[in-house]
Amino acid sequence: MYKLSASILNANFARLGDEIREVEDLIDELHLDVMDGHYVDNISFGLPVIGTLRKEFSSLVFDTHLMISHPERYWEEFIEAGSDILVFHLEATPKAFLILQRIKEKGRLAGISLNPATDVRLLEPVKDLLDRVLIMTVEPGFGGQRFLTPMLRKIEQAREILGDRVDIEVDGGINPTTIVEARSAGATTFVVGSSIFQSEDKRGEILRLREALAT
Ligand SMILES: O=C(CO)[C@@H](O)[C@H](O)COP(=O)(O)O
Ligand SMILES: [Fe+2]
Repeated sequence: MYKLSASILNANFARLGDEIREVEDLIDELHLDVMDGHYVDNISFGLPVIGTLRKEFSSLVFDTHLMISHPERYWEEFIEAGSDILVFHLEATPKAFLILQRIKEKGRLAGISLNPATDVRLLEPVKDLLDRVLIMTVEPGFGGQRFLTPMLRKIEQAREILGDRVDIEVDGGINPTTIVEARSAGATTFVVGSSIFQSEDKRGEILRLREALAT
């Protein structure tokens, strides 16, 4: 029932395929952080990288996290590149309702992400269209930041508003300690970046995360 979504943002891009292959059988999803240098102060990677990875890893679930302005212009290309789940930021568009509808018409899972300062009650009007909500537990833009503990209350509020149907994903600063806190607050999908890809023992770290979830 709990899912681990491994973020490649802090992986070694010079050997990205090998890094993913090393953990492929132990993860539930691959988390792809797309940053445009406008919505967030960082530029990561985009369509060609996701399209190329899709050809190489045909059976992995691709969880694409769009940290870009104007997701209403680009969402379809990210579906065509191979995203199974497409999450965009509510703060980045006035057309969230429409984008969610369109993603779902394409038969993919749709989600909205919220920055730490964004009120979770803003989800109310679109809640019936949501498969997933991504609660940022750091400011979006960079991997390797510390988990913001006040977000635990926000996860609880999201669960109160959304009920049990919607998957609540947490993203930022997740490690074997914070994963337990986020789970207790109601999260069901856990993005883990540096804790896995900066580790000397990636597979061991995933097992530690799973053990923590089982406690
Ligand atoms: O979306 C983001 C950052 O904006 C994340 O997906 C991070 O890449 C997660 O990395 P760690 O905090 O686990 O290092
Ligand atoms: Fe992310």
